[in-house]
Amino acid sequence: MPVLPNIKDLTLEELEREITALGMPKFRAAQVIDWMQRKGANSFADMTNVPGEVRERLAGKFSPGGVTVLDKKNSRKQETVKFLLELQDGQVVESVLMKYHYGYTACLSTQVGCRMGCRLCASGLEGLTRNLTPGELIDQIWAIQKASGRRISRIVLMGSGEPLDNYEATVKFIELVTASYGLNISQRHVTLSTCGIVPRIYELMHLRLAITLAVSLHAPNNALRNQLVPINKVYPLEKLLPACGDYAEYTGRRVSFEYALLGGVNDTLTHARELAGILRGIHCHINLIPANPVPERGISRSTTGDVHAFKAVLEKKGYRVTVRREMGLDIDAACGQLRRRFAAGEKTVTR
Ligand SMILES: C[S@@+](CC[C@H](N)C(=O)[O-])C[C@H]1O[C@@H](n2cnc3c(N)ncnc32)[C@H](O)[C@@H]1O
Ligand code: SF4
Repeated sequence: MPVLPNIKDLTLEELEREITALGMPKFRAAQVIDWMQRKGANSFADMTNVPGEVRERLAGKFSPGGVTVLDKKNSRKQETVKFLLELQDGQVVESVLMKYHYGYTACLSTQVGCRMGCRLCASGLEGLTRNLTPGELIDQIWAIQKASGRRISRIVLMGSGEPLDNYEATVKFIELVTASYGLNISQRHVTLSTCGIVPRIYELMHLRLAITLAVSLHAPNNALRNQLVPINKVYPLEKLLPACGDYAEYTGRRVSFEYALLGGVNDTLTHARELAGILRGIHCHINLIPANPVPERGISRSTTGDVHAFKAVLEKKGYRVTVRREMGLDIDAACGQLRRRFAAGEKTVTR
């Protein structure tokens, strides 16, 4: 049976239109959205202050949404929990809960799979299955909050999928998650990570959102980036970097460059100097990520010494650099790995 549209996909305005079209008073929309977005209800029956007739009519047209936690893996190292979530049509995605000193962050998936085929990433190994809807991103947050008892205050779109390849849903999700009638998360607490789809970066720029744009660079020249991030053949560095500079200038928001350090591939001092050269003049921050090994991709991580030497070169050139904390190698931390093991029928252990 086809799944009805998720009611959590709708903004307040859209829900008001739906509700009046069904012949019901407009004010019911605010009540319904409060249950769905702010309280995370996954059943119309939960809406106790909404008349039965309204609930029945909505149930005929919409699904209340919701995802099922299939598995949950706690990292032994820090408070990082990886969730394997089943969507209403049976597709499976991963989301991660991370604890930082400033609160809890959820790392969400924007697509089932990905069609970008980056060499370091397990998400794209089988290509794209489908886009997620805005409501399915909201559902991921609620599943994590309910399963962990933690309140999420920051969002990073760094799970499986390329957010700018699912542009409309991603932008609508940002509208919903930051809405005062919803989870009311500040735009400043949302980070969108992209492999670099240049026309979409410009489209996003014109929305002038206060979110952080993170760009997955991973290489300081086209020859290497073509191998690691194939979209570079379409939008090479001479297009991508000016777009990042324009984005930072237009929005007044510093761009964050993600650079995964892959042992023996992109982590020499020469690479670091080259990187410092190409980013000159861009208002940015550099985030170094010790790569999570993906055996299927032949990816291994740089040594701690190489990571620190790389960082030191960039800092000496005046860049602000952080090394992203390791996400728990014991929980198949690289994006898409837990899902792949699940799909392959490997037994996962809930700790
Ligand atoms: C999975 S992607 C999702 C967001 C978006 N598609 C992108 O590429 O930025 C999030 C980040 O994880 C990085 N990543 C993927 N596989 C990795 C690995 N094995 N080790 C470290 N980082 C990895 C990506 O390159 C990207 O910077
Ligand atoms: S790194 Fe991002 S864009 Fe590349 S395959 Fe993975 S999810 Fe897709």
